[in-house]
Amino acid sequence: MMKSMITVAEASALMEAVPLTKKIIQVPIAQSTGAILAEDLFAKIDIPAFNQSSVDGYAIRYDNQFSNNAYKIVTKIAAGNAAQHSIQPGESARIFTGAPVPEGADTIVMQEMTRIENDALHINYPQLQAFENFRPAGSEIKQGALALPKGTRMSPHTIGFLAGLGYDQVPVFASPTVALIITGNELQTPGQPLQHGQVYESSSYMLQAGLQQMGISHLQIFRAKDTLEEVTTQLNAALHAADIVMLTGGVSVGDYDFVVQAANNCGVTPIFHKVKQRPGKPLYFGTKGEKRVFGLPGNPSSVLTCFYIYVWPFIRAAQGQTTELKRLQAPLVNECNKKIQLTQFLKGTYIDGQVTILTGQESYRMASYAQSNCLVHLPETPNHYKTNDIVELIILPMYG
Ligand SMILES: Nc1nc2c(c(=O)[nH]1)N[C@H]1C(S)=C(S)[C@@H](COP(=O)(O)OP(=O)(O)OC[C@H]3O[C@@H](n4cnc5c(N)ncnc54)[C@H](O)[C@@H]3O)O[C@H]1N2
Ligand code: MOO
Repeated sequence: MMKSMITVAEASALMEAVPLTKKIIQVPIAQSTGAILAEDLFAKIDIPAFNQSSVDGYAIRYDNQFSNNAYKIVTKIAAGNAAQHSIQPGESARIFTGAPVPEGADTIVMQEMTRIENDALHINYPQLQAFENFRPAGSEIKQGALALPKGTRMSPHTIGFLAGLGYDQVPVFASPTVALIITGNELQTPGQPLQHGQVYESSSYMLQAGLQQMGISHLQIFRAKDTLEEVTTQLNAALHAADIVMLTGGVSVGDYDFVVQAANNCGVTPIFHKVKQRPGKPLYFGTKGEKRVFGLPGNPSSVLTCFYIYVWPFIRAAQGQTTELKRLQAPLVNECNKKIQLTQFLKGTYIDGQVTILTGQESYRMASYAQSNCLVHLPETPNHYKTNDIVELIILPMYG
C-alpha cells in the first residue's frame, strides 16, 4: 500500500529496498573515467615485459666492471628493438632509455659517466652499483597478479595502469538509463520571449547537469502539458525508454497535478507520496517491474534537493557505488529558529570549517542555491539553533 507523510529515513529505506539490478558492460578504457570496476582485473603480462634500461648509456655485466676498463661496444639497442641481443664478458652494448637489456648484461651505466676512446667504452664512475638503471622483467607487476580489485573507481591513473597492461576495454557497472518528463503549461524555453504568466523552464537543464556529473550524458527528455492524457502518454513512452523516469512538477494536490494519477494509469505501483521534509514534501516514488519512477516536486529548489538526496544515491548504487553525497559536521555561523516539524535541507555555504545558512530558503528561489556549496540537514524536531551549534552538512557534488 502506498505510504504517505513518511520520514526522510523511511523514504530512503523504501527506495533502497527496490534497487535496480546492477548490469556489467565492457567499455573502451578511455571512456571509463568515473565508472566502477565490476570484476577483479589481473595482469595479462609482466611489467616491464622484459629487462629494461631506465637510461641512455651502456649495458655491461657488473662482474666485469673495471677488470677490463675498455669494453668493446658490440651492438646498439634502441627502445622497441625487437631483436634479441647478448653480450659476452668484456663487452658492452650501446643502449637507450626503455630498450631491452641484452642477455649477459645486468647493469647500465649512464652515458654521462663514460667516455669513448679508440671505439672502446671507459667508465668514469667508481660508485657504479650492480643492477643500476636495470628494471627487471615483472618488477612492477607479475603476469597473473591482481592488478586492480572489483570496486575500484576508474580514473586517469587507473586507466594509465591498466592500458599499460594491455587492457583496451574494462568491465564496469553500467549507468542506468534515465528519462525526464517536464510537466507544466506555463513553461517557456530559455532564449524565447516570456509571456505574462510564463516561467523559463530550468529544471531540465539543472537535472541534465546533475546527471552529467554522475557520468550520465545521454537522457531522453519528454514534455507534457498539464492534462492527464498527456502526462499518461509521455510517462508510458518514458517507461519504455529508460530504467529511471524522473518527472518534474504536477505532483502536488492541485487541479492540474496529474503525475500520481498518470502513474496509476501506466501501471506504476506507488511506494510513497509525500515526505516530512522541506523542500520537496510532495515527492513521489513508484515502481513498474524493473523501472523506477520519481515524481520530483516542481519548484526548482525542490527538484534539485530531491535529486541530490534521493536520486543521486539511488543511481550511485546502480553504478556499483554506495556513496551518498559526503556528509560532515560543522559549527553554525548564524542562528536558526526551526519551528516546523519537518526535516529541512537548507542551502548553505561551508567555508573554513564553518557553515552559514543562506537567506532565501523558499523552494522557488535559486539565487541562494546558486551561491551554496552545501545543504544543511536539520532533523525533524523543531529546535532553536544557536551560533556555534554543530549541524550536519551535505556537501554538493562539485565541492565534495
Ligand atoms: N495545497 C497545497 N499546495 C501545495 C502543496 C501542498 O502540500 N498543498 N505543496 C507545495 C509544495 S511544497 C510544492 S514543492 C509544490 C509542488 O507542486 P508540483 O510538483 O505540483 O509543481 P508545480 O505546481 O507543477 O510547479 C511548482 C512551481 O515550480 C515551477 N516549475 C515547475 N516546473 C518547472 C520547470 N521545469 N522549470 C522551472 N520552474 C518550474 C512552476 O511554475 C511552479 O511555480 O506544490 C506546493 N503547493
Ligand atoms: O516541497 Mo515545496 O518545495 O517545500 O515548495
